[in-house]
Amino acid sequence: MTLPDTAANPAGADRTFQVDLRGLVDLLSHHLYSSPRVYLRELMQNAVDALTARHGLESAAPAGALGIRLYADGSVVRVEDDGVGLTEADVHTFLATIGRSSKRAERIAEQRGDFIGQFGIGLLSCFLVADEIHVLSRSARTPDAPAVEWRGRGDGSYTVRTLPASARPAPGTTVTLTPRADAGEWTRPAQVHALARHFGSLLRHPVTFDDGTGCPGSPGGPGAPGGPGASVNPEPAPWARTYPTPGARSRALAAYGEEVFGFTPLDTIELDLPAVGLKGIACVLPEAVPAGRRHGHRVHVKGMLLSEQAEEILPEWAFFVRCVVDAESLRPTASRESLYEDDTLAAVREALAERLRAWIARAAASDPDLLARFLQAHHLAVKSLAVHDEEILRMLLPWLPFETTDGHTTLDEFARTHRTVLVTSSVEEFRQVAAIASAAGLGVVNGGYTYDRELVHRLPEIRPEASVADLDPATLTAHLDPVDRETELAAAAYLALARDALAVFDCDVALRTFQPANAPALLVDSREARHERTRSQLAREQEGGLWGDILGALRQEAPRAQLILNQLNPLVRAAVAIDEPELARTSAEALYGQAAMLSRRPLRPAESSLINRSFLDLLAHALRKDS
Ligand SMILES: Nc1ncnc2c1ncn2[C@@H]1O[C@H](COP(=O)(O)OP(=O)(O)OP(=O)(O)O)[C@@H](O)[C@H]1O
Repeated sequence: MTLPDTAANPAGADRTFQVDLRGLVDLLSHHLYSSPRVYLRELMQNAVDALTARHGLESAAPAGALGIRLYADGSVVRVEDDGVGLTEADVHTFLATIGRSSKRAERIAEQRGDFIGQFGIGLLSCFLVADEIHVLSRSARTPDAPAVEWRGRGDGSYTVRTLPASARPAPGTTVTLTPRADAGEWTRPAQVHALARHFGSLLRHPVTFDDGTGCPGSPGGPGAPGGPGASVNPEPAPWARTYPTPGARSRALAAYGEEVFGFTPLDTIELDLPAVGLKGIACVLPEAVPAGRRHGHRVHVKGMLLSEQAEEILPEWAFFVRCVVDAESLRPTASRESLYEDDTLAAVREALAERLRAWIARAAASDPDLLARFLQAHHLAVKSLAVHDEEILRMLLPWLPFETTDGHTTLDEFARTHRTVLVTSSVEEFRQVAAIASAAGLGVVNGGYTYDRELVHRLPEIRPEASVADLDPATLTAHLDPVDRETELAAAAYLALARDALAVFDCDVALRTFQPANAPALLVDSREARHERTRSQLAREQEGGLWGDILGALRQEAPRAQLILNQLNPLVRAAVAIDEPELARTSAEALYGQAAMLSRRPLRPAESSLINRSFLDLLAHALRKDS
């Protein structure tokens, strides 16, 4: 934008930015604040900061003597405090200058940590619900200064005038909003009361609410606004109260967790980090939460609720708890809805994580019932934790459940019955081999789920007598009994035919005896082998081209799949004796198809059509035989 040269603005002279307040308010409402309701939080927060500043000034003032009074009667919303107040000069410097904050000023820089605000924009949130902000203030720092009145309007204009001291006899500030017609949802008395309780229930200064009806109402839910002077925060935070017994304390904390989060915690962990003035509770969820549907934590700063969805205060693995904490020295971002990522926050996160670890350690050492209930709900979270945390691994690995050939069991128990613990690298491989491996006396753990294989391999770190090995198809095949020479020779022709029929799938065919006898065939095939074969096939198809060269260069000796026919199975015995080549071929294809389906891996199109074809051929054969 170019301003015309005038006498007041000669060419080359420094000029001052103009601010389009409407544009700024629009920006705040759409991009910074989650809802217009935050106007009340900002007003209450300014009142709290003003009270903090006044206590700094008059340290002798009794804690409960100065407070905050809210009023909403449907036509105005008023927030009045007994805080430090403002002089006329303060009003010009701080209220009327966007982005300027007394809480950042040089002389009190060392105190900045005492205040919630710091950015100098919070008051603008009032324009989300009103066109005009009216402030009447009297300074406690300069007691003989007159009262000052400021009217700021959404179009960017404002007026200031001084009034006789009698207009506001005591120090403090009153902010009055006349809500716009479209803001009724956020400014009706019941809503203001509900919002005040929502944001301010843990504030340490007395806060009252008056709906102007003159009758003392119950300070209950949104439908029942309080009468004159109903307390918004009648009791201190539950962790700051005293209780007759430790049991009464833990019941009260659990009840608070339930009230705040809506679930009965499996256990409630008290949090206390004196270095940052943090207190609160972590509620252990009674059920697992899918990682993608995680809920954040409730974070209060100096009592004021900043965020209900803060995720930053705990590491990702801690998704089995939800916390409500109140901290003195965490820094909110400008939106107040999340926390500033600084060293303090990192230290808080680490210290809280430590607290959760200690809780797990205590449960493992002295409360097996609690541990069992905890692991039943959260073993996945614990597994993710144990992978990176030596201590948790040592404490909990023996207790964690795994899917094994003996069913769902703990590793400790499994290792006691199997000298060598075999582990598969995919769920699919486990499904393929489980029945046969257990019949062959092998102990196999399904290592296909996230973290499981890695964790099983770490078992010898805590149980040195246990040995762990990967189970590959070759290991399993080696455990199946070969057939005698005579049987092998008798089946040679059939096996050759079957190998030929299945060559398109890069599949070898062997004859063995294994239990259970009712399993006709086993298809052993690892995922890596399948990928390797797909790559080789692509390289063959692209022969000569750029991709063919690249894929060819990557090609390794592909491990072949193996169809192992079970000599103990009557169907297989009958099949190897078929002397009709076409039927023998079809039977080999059908056995392959059935074994592929049993492996529960997705079938390739060629395999589906093979199953289809062999089924129809067998049907046709059966019908021909009958007719
Ligand atoms: N109730 C009050 N009592 C005394 N001073 C106040 C009050 N409300 C606002 N002020 C003054 O107005 C300034 C601007 O307030 P505003 O809410 O816009 O920003 P802030 O609180 O400083 O920072 P933030 O944007 O982080 O909230 C404050 O720094 C303070 O000096």
